[in-house]
Amino acid sequence: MLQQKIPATVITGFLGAGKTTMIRNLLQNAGGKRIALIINEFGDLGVDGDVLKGCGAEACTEDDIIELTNGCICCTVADDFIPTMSKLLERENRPDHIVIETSGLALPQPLIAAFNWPEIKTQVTVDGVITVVDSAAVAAGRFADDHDKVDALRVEDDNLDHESPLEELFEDQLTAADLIVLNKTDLLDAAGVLAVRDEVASRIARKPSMIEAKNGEVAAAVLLGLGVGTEDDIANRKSHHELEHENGEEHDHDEFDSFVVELPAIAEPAAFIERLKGVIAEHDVLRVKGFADVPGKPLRLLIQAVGTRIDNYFERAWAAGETRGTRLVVIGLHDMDEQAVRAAIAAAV
Ligand SMILES: Nc1nc2c(ncn2[C@@H]2O[C@H](COP(=O)(O)OP(=O)(O)OP(=O)(O)O)[C@@H](O)[C@H]2O)c(=O)[nH]1
Repeated sequence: MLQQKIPATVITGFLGAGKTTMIRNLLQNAGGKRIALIINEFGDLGVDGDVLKGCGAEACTEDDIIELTNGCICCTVADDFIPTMSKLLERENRPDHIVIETSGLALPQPLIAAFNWPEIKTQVTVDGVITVVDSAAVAAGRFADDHDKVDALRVEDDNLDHESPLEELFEDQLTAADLIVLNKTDLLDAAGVLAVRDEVASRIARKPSMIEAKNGEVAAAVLLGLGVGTEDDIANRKSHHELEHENGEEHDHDEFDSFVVELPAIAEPAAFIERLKGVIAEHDVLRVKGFADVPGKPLRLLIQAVGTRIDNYFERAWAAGETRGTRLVVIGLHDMDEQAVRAAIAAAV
């Protein structure tokens, strides 16, 4: 019997844009669809997986959530993604839809190209690529702020053929999009949102639709069912890297670095968060996420920093057999001084 191809939606966007938040909302409003979720995270604490498993949505049970943790999905397509998809497709109870969350540092292009591999192409099609944008970060010039610095470096170093790594990745993720979600509009006024729209549009030659959102609240019917078949159009969405290295050099993530900090219990979370903000600003840390043990509290404290904007809330009870502890993933550019950041965060406790 000829089976219909399963649609797969790829959700991408820079670190902290709101991908996990949007997917959580989607799972809770999936309208009876059974969704399998593949999550890829940079940094090895599995925070996104935890957040999504904890959402208890019927559309996607814990068994339907698969975490790919061996690095960014764009670099582990053959070793990780293809075998995972093959296994998923062999299941008796196949999902109605597959949702893939890339890491915030992943290039979507190699992942989408993988849908043209014979063993995948016959069974799955890319319903659409959705790129989530942190509108507040764009408005703050996060992806455009160091032209001068990069130009100066380029003069010094002939081998430097990149724009700023943030800017390049931001544009590559936009270039891959069938739909762009301008998220975090709650942090801007109407004129600010319009300016972000213009800025985003100016970064890409293609003109995918753009919608605005707060807390990733977008109807499932808008996100799922785009019906594009993006794998057939991937040649028109080349990344900077592909354009520069048509001879097929490997892409890597040398420009970014991540490490995990283990800390003692945090007795005064508010003061810790305030001091953490200072550390992030001083060392230009891009993203911090993880959880903290607050003495006397039955729940663990989730900490989410995107630049110096830090959210924290008591998320869930420590599970039976789980050791209480404080662990944070820190992500920054590769020239971030790891030892200094570790010391400063430890001193902030
Ligand atoms: N103010 C505001 N905060 C948001 C919005 N959407 C998400 N956030 C917060 O932004 C932080 C990052 O959100 P995530 O959904 O984890 O972002 P992500 O894109 O999955 O992050 P990575 O997986 O690290 O790339 C969290 O603290 C969210 O609560 C929004 O629309 N407005």
